[in-house]
Amino acid sequence: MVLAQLGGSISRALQQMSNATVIDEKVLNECLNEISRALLQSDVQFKLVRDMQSNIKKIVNLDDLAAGHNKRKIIQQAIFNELCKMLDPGKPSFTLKKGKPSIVMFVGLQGSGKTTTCTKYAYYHQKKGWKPALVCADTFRAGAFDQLKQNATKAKIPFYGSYMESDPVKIAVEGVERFKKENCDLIIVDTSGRHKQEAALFEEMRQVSEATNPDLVVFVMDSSIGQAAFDQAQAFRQSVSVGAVIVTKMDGHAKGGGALSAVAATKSPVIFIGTGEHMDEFEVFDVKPFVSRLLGMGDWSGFMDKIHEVVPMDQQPELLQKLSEGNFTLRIMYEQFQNLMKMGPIGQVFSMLPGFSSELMPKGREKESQAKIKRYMTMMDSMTNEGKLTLDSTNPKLMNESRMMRIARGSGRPVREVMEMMEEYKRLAKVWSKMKGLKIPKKGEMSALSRNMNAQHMSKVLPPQMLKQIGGMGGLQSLMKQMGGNKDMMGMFGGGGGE
Ligand SMILES: Nc1nc2c(ncn2[C@@H]2O[C@H](COP(=O)(O)OP(=O)(O)OP(=O)(O)O)[C@@H](O)[C@H]2O)c(=O)[nH]1
Repeated sequence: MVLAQLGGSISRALQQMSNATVIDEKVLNECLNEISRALLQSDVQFKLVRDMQSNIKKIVNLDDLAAGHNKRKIIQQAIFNELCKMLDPGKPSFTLKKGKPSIVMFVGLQGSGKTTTCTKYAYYHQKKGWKPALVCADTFRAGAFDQLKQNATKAKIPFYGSYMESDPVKIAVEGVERFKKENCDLIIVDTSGRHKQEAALFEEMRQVSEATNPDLVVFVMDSSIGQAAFDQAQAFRQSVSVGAVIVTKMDGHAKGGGALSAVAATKSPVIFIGTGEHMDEFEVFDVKPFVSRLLGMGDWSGFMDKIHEVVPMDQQPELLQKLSEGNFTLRIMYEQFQNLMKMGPIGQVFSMLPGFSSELMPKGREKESQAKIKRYMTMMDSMTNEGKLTLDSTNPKLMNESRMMRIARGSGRPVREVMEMMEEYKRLAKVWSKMKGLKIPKKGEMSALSRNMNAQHMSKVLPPQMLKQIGGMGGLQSLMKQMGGNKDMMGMFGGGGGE
């Protein structure tokens, strides 16, 4: 997905800015222009980009910043906040309640992935203990009912539809009534899509909505919609009261920035993203970790949770221990590659690791990245002949030219690739060095910790030098307040940007 490239461009702009010895108006403007260009190229609406740029300029008044303030941090924080603001309409979507029937209606253009998304949404909730049901009120596309029926059967979800009836309103009402009687607590109504926005589609949608009185209307949007997203989303919102957005095909090569615009147009939050054709390729969308990952800052709390899934139980304490000692060796990199390769689709986990995000594993290019990692591992395999020292050292200088040539020969890869791998290692080691001093939460405490994070908790796990950097407990408290004081904060400390 190209949003990952957007993340890469933004991270690079921030990095270039932090490389400047003095951050003045010119440097800030260059950085903001670079970021704006990247956003526009990703199809974010022009007005939104312009507003964001002027907002940042208003917040970051360089003249007012007292000497000694970390300007780069302030600018990075402002960009983070603005991107979050763009994606956060400021109100949560309707919350479903288990045991109480909720009706959720799905709308969107034809081919946006509406029908697939209805099933994914039902399946997601079914796994969480809901009793969902699907109603096919799409009488426009021949085959729509068959598709829904097939998906629903696969996921063992009850469904309702008709081959004969041509009135979508009638089907929707009958389906909703039936499933209410059957005590389903999540009744999902799939509506017709059309090739383009047209009056008949909106009228039909309005009628289905009026007749079923949904608790939530979800607008499904294909991430490749581009600059048209804003107008399209707005048109839907003017006909029915859209309360949430789901962006599909985020795994493809679409630019994805249109999604950011759609949020602004509907003033509704993105609640999930579709990341593939399969039922479980569906992720809950959280603004702060998403932006954090986009900016290459990592999603530390998500990572802590993921460590449980990715790293075998018996290796977890050892890994955290090593990281807390600041020993990021080639062997650790190798072992983590090994663990991640076992996972199957690994891009998701990668993007949570601070520093790993867009550069090593761009989304949508997982296959290539996976091949690259395999090559790195082959090269590291041939290092065993170099003695334990090389793999377990934290000193990259040990890897001199003749060693690199031997490794290249031994693994049958060009020297250029060995050098590339060492660069990757150095980059990661730099990012991970910030974990030095990390206090390791006791077994079982980790998830609870990342869920109930407050300044007290966080000060306990943060490495002391990191805590010092943000101004001790006082600084941490005010930063958390500013950020809404939740777990997503941890993403901010993943680093990536360099100091
Ligand atoms: N790669 C990828 N494909 C998806 C995703 N979501 C849906 N699709 C595919 O997109 C195509 C269209 O999806 P549908 O669910 O049929 O689209 P629809 O919007 O219901 O279409 P209508 O019923 O005609 O309105 C199908 O081939 C889906 O498998 C996704 O997140 N990623």
